[in-house]
Amino acid sequence: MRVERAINASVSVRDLSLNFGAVQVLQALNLDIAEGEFVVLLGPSGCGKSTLLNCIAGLLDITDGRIFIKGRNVTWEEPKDRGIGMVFQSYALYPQMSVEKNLSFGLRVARLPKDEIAQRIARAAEILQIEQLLQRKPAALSGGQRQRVAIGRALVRDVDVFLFDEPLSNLDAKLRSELRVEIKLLHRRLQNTMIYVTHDQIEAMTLADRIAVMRGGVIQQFDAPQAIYNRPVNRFVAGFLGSPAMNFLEGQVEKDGPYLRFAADGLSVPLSTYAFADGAPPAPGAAALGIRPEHVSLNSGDGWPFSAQAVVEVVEPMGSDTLVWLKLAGQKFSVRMSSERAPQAGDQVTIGFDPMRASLFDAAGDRL
Ligand SMILES: Nc1ncnc2c1ncn2[C@@H]1O[C@H](COP(=O)(O)OP(=O)(O)OP(=O)(O)O)[C@@H](O)[C@H]1O
Repeated sequence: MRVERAINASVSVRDLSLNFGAVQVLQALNLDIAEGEFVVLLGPSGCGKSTLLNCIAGLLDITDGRIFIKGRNVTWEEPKDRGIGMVFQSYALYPQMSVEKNLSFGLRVARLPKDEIAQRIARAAEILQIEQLLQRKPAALSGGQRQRVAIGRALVRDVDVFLFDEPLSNLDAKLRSELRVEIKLLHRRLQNTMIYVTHDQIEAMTLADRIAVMRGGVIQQFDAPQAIYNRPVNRFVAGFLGSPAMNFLEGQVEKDGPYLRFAADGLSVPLSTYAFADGAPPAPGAAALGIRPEHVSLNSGDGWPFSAQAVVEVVEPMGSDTLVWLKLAGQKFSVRMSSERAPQAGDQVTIGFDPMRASLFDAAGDRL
């Protein structure tokens, strides 16, 4: 028998397609995840993230393609034989069993020796700080504690790869941020490969070594959080990451002698040709200039490669920061700034930004 191996990857997905009847949910998808990497699958509801995770877990029969875990073709293997542990949003604990029994259930089924089971439970309980809860039933636990037990159940199985499907989305905001930090610490301690599904961009940015941004069953960009934030490949990715969302000014790229500029209704932004060093400068035509609200300065003096006058329409205090809304070239535009220096509605202000920090997208929405 020929053994197919994917090189140097902990999890490899090759040309994966999955249809539900006539609906194509995943289309010839490829993904290579390195050993020990924390990868987040991020995207809007219905984009296929959970479906992809379930395919890797073996919970769905795929339509086409192959899946490798630790170099082994597991495409047609049972979930239990794949070396994965899965944590769901809904905890999926046995309500009639104590925490200890919940943790040991799979190990008892697999007929592991008693002392080995006890050791593994003790270690997981210590890591997750649930030692005092081992004799309780799930009904007597808080949501956060239940999710710890659910993570513990994956932990005791000593798996190669952890799969998380929106594990924190049933918890309140405070608990969510606490457990987020704990999952990060858990990854640092265990150094296992982890694949984590969420639609929460903060979770994605804070947890991931790399984020795969998905839309309509297709991975749009797979890169480090900062790279996705700074150099989004298209308008969808640019708009999905960052809060508040990136500003998009509709206009066109024009020639200005030997230079290029972005023009929109009385506005002219010089475009440095350095920015296009990795490709040819764009041809003149319809385009959108994307600039993040936090990369715009307000009333902070001269010296900006681009500056313009505007009148403040709405001011939204957000605590330490304030969001200022105004119109630029007749289009909605937001600036995020320190609350101490925030203007008031009706004030005339000067905004400035460095076009090198902006992103330029063509009419199809792709990055130029
Ligand atoms: N059993 C099924 N039969 C038919 N269509 C399905 C089935 N399961 C999922 N789908 C469809 O597949 C698409 C992807 O679903 P999936 O659950 O993977 O999305 P998701 O990105 O995880 O979204 P969410 O964040 O809402 O869970 C959706 O359009 C969904 O309606």
